[in-house]
Amino acid sequence: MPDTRIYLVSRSVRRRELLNQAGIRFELMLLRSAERQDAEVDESCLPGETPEVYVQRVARAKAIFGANLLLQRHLPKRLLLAADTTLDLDGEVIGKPKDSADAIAILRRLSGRSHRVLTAVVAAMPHDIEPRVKSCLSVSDVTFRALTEDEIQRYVQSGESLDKAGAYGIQGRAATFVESIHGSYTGIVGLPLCETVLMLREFGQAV
Ligand SMILES: Cc1cn([C@H]2C[C@H](O)[C@@H](COP(=O)(O)OP(=O)(O)OP(=O)(O)O)O2)c(=O)[nH]c1=O
Repeated sequence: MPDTRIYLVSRSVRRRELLNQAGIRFELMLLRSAERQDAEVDESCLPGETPEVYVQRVARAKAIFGANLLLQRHLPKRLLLAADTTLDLDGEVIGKPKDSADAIAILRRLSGRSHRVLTAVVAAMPHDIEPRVKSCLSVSDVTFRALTEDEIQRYVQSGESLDKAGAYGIQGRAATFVESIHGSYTGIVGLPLCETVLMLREFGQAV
């Protein structure tokens, strides 16, 4: 049976779980410790960059990083996938909180109003003579009910905030904050499965 796995360039547990949920077989591109230092993609927002431009740039940078690694290591020819998720609050990029105080400040701002969650996904076939790259952008509107100061504090203390864009995880306790969503639930969690499957099929992947 041919090996039809793709490479996932990600440390996100959520993205792994979502690929598993969709039955998409993959192998993680793991970094050796020596590579970790230059492995980090610069995730700071450039002056004047809109959330749309930002999230697509970072997802692309992750894919390029993975492609270089794949070629350097002479790994088998396979499709690779990378993604990035960010929040857009009135045009401002809201990424992962720096610390608990930052998480609290972000959640206070999200309380009682709507924001957008953007996830950019990039698929690439780096081995081709003309490397093929495809990308998609999932945009969802999320509305939070008004949160009390006490529940914001308790939520941040639970530890769920720190590794997530916008300081919350809709798949966790923060589900109780969400009044409505319009868009892609899996996109909000970190990998829009509908769009991802269609993109993989464009590469001829049997998913
Ligand atoms: C809004 C939201 C974000 N998130 C997560 C998805 C992403 O993993 C994270 C945003 O950070 P990202 O930089 O997109 O991803 P990452 O650093 O976790 O992983 P990678 O190695 O692929 O770069 O926030 C949720 O899990 N639930 C949510 O409801």
